[in-house]
Amino acid sequence: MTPSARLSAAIDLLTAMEATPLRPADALANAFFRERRYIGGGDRRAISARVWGILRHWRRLHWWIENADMQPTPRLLALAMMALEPQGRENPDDLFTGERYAPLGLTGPERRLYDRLRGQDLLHPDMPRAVRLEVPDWLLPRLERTFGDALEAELAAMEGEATLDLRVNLLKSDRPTARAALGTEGIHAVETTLSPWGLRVTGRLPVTSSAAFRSGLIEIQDEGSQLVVAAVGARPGMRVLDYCAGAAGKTLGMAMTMENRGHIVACDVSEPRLEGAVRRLRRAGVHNAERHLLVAGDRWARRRSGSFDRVLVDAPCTGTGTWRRNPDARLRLREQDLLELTAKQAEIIDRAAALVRPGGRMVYATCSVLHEENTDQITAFLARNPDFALVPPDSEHDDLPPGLSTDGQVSLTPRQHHTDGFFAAMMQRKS
Ligand SMILES: C[S@@+](CC[C@H](N)C(=O)[O-])C[C@H]1O[C@@H](n2cnc3c(N)ncnc32)[C@H](O)[C@@H]1O
Repeated sequence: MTPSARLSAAIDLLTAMEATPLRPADALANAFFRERRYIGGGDRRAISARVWGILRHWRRLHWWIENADMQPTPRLLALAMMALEPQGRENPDDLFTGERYAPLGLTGPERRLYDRLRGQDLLHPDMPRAVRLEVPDWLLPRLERTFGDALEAELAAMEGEATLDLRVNLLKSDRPTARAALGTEGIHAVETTLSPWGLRVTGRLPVTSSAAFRSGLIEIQDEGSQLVVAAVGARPGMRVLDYCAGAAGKTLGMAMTMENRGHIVACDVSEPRLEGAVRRLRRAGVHNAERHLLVAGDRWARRRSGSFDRVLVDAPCTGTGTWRRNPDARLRLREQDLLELTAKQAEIIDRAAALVRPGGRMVYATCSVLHEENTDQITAFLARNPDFALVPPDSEHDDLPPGLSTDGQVSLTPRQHHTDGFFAAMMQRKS
């Protein structure tokens, strides 16, 4: 594809995104490229990079365009990004050519917009704080409460690109061996500093087509997510429950620390998600896991009340900790979503708590940074359930690096830990 055809495709993709604002951008992009199989890998990456660059600065670009008394459109957003881009290497006249497969040439008002914006800093002192920080207005006070004076630095880190992390599957390999195996396939990685099983890939190579991945030596899993597994401390012979297992990302990690001994149950209310676990469990060589679909009035759960040594609640959440991966998620998030999610989290944690045996432990985790979903949720749970208490970490019961948790709670952020944003609270049932 020519550079202008790539630009044209990026504008088409942004138009498709605007038409379905509630659909996650990555799902939409996958569908967009599936319908256009003629777009090759390199072109796809270039188109996505442009679109994701625009999504990362969505509110700022809107502000600039509206400030020029124009109505933001995908075409204007692409043009404004070109003008405001710090490197500013593209000349719009080379791209908006009107030739075959290229966007139409610039109109007079568009050219004036470009000239007005060119060389300006993306951030303007007159921008409202929520625009400057690229967050919805309603969310700003909540983020201020979470991060206080560190808000701007934390959000800046959440604007960066996410790393590609792998968890080495100790059921089949060890860190040096898996790293060497990847190296022979040209995939270079360094050991993560916090997770004892992690590798961080340097570069963007297709890990999922490597032999190391296909044979189950590694799983793709953010280091923060690995640390949630570490917080559970599932050990060989235990009875372990992954209450919101999804496609078993953390079940796989816990089966690994259990050395495939004992029993682990992966539960979820979503059948398709649990279905997605089958292949992953097989590839990882996990033999001690069972899947269970939770349904209303679940008798299965009632019969197992008070019977698990470890229960992980990886609760559905706003995903504010994963904005590096999904910059569009911050734009889609509504206050109503947060209210519904916090109510659901409280219900789930209560249900899951009933399954913990006396003396057993429960870990509540989210990939959110908001206090409402994290510490507030735990404070309210402990007030409702005085038989539970937060427990400090100790190497006998978990695999966390020393000093990572405070009062039985771990809060990870991209700025401080170079992971996705994660929260985990470790609690013990007294009686
Ligand atoms: C954060 S995701 C889990 C991710 C998964 N643990 C992993 O590591 O890949 C939250 C999961 O909670 C599930 N969920 C939603 N409502 C639930 C409920 N009432 N009970 C149990 N699981 C629920 C969702 O289907 C979703 O798979």
